[in-house]
Amino acid sequence: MSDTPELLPVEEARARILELCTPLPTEWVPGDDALGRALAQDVHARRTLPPWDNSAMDGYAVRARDLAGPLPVRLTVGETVFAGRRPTREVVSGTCARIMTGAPLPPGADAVVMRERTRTVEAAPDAVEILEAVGPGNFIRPRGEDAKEGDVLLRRGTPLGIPELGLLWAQGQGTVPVPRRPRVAVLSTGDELCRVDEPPGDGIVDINAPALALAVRRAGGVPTLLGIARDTREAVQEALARVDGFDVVLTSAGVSVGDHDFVKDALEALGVEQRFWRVAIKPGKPLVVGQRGATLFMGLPGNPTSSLVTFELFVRPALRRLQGLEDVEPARVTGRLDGRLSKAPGLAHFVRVTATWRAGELWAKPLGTQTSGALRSAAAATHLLHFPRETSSLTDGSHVELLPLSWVA
Ligand SMILES: Nc1nc2c(c(=O)[nH]1)N[C@H]1C(S)=C(S)[C@@H](COP(=O)(O)OP(=O)(O)OC[C@H]3O[C@@H](n4cnc5c(N)ncnc54)[C@H](O)[C@@H]3O)O[C@H]1N2
Ligand code: MOO
Ligand SMILES: [Mg+2]
Repeated sequence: MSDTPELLPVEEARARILELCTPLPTEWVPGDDALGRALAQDVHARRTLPPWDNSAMDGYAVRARDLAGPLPVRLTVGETVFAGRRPTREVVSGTCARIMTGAPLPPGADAVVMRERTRTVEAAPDAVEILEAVGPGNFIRPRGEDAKEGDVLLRRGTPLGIPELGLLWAQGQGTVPVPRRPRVAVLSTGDELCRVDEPPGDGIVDINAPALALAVRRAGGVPTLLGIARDTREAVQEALARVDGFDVVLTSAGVSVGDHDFVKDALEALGVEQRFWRVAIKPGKPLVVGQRGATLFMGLPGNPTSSLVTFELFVRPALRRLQGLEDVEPARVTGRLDGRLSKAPGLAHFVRVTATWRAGELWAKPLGTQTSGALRSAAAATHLLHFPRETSSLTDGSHVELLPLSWVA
């Protein structure tokens, strides 16, 4: 039995957050700004592609029946057809056309023989000897094999990778309908914090806001830094009152049970409905999530690694869902533990590891200091190892679930 039964399991916390996220309104953007985003509507083919039967090889366009007799077969070469030109003559029995890759197939021809399977004839410069028999359709790319006008080419929700954009460009479609990018406000809280361009004295440099802003951008959102709010109820409330027009508001720190942890109070005072507080994970336990109108508020814990890990586990999936992507769960791969781990039951741990391939398996080695304030192990990590909530030890070589990190270079 867990000693912390009131804490939400990580999967349930993520599911509750995703329930609050629906795709944002559609905008039309140039293809290169659509990379990694999801299509907001089905796209139908406007063109049949390829537009005509064409050659897949440099060679000779032939009538397959002409090659039925003993080899080699000598054929008279009519014309040469290049990509970008149209054939002008029919290929009749006993003749062929030289043809280049991508050139339209001349009428009468029903197959292509690649050049390497032919031989020129010195005594007969207008002829070619075909060295192999081929069937109809050989090395022909038929009209419409990639798209037929009216086909659903790509469905709504499809993530736009590079070939997907190629498909759209091939259709002559230069702009693409996608949900607009989420606008994300990022606020740091804490009396001890200063900006990186200020002399720190014995203060702490605000890492979270600039780091979260980069993570937001990498996840497809548009970050706006709201600066640093001091640790008073009024200051936090005042900073959070300026968030009209944002889809998501991220704060860091001030969400635990300390005397100066005011984020939850400030959210309540501003009419934000709290959806949950505290998840059964380490790092990242004190995460608080709320909603007001269409704006999602996520109060991340102050420790820099906790804020980055909660970003990976909860914020990134939310930002991706707002962008219309359907498959937003963090990626997972199976690996083997290189070493041993133990902990008390009650919290799932997300352990910073470096994972490397050895003998066909991904071996995960836990990094040094794993406290939530330590960033060096976050910097060296390639994956988070999921050490399940109720498990208290993992032996050397155990099969483990690994989450590839989006923050690695
Ligand atoms: N009695 C308890 N104490 C704590 C608990 C608990 O359950 N009971 N939870 C611990 C956990 S877990 C975490 S995580 C932290 C979360 O604390 P807060 O979110 O309230 O954050 P702060 O207390 O304000 O700061 C924590 C730590 O992080 C540093 N920090 C904050 N903001 C930044 C920033 N922008 N850049 C760099 N570093 C930052 C801050 O200086 C503190 O060192 O609470 C535990 N306590
Ligand atoms: O959850 Mo806290 O992030 O463990 O230190
Ligand atoms: Mg605190």
